[in-house]
Amino acid sequence: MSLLELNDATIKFGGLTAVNSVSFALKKGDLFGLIGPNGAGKTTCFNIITGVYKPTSGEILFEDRPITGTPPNKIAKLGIARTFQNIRLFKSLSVLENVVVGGFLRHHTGLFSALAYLPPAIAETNRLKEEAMELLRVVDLEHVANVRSADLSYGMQRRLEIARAMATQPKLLLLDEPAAGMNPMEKEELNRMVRKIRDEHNMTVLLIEHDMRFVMSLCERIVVLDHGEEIAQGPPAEIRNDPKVIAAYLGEAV
Ligand SMILES: Nc1ncnc2c1ncn2[C@@H]1O[C@H](COP(=O)(O)OP(=O)(O)OP(=O)(O)O)[C@@H](O)[C@H]1O
Repeated sequence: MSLLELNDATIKFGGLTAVNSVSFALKKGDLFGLIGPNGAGKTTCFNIITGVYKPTSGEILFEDRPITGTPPNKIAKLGIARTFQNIRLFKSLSVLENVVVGGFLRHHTGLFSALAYLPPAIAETNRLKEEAMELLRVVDLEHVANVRSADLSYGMQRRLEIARAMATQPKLLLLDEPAAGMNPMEKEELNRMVRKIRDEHNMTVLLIEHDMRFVMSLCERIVVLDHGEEIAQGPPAEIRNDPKVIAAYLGEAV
């Protein structure tokens, strides 16, 4: 059984076909990469999967059920969470609060009653805070839990976005360029974190990334897009030697 399946997913914006008949499938526990040059259609695929855009044609299945055209909030509840290419944190909230807000998405208590400290919300808020601290440990940010998120380094903000997405307890985590702006040491650390998220938190990961060393060392399968078309799919060893991929994207074998 596939966790996620795209079958001939296509989306057109006016005259531009941003994603053209793309098909791939993730099994539970996969670490799956989506790569390709700028404008290849990678983020648009994320937007189709998460319900931001409805594909012009084709089908998206999650746990074998069609989710094509389902609104983003419902898709989040089904168990798909994402981070964004441009970091979207609540800048004036603390690191811990950012993750707690993520947790509220899957709880009954309204965010308003929680922020207003209404009695039924207090117990739940405390529980969410504990869970959030656990997640901050996973991304190595527990020591800055009370710092304003805007004051974190870029690499730390990226890791915080991952923790916030994890707070919804998704089955599938979509990471849009998680290593962007990180130095080599931070990237190595991120590599270990993503593996841990898969191995210890049982999440399946689909990520977009331009850093080929990072993708090739982390992902077990990779799909390559170019101008909205899928040009290759396979394990890293095959992808890095695929002549079509080298011509379109890599320039030379990596
Ligand atoms: N809402 C939209 N309206 C019109 N065109 C769009 C829209 N969203 C994306 N596109 C176009 O679709 C194409 C694919 O864009 P997309 O952002 O998916 O590429 P990408 O592979 O993620 O690129 P990058 O690596 O630069 O982030 C681009 O030509 C882009 O301009």
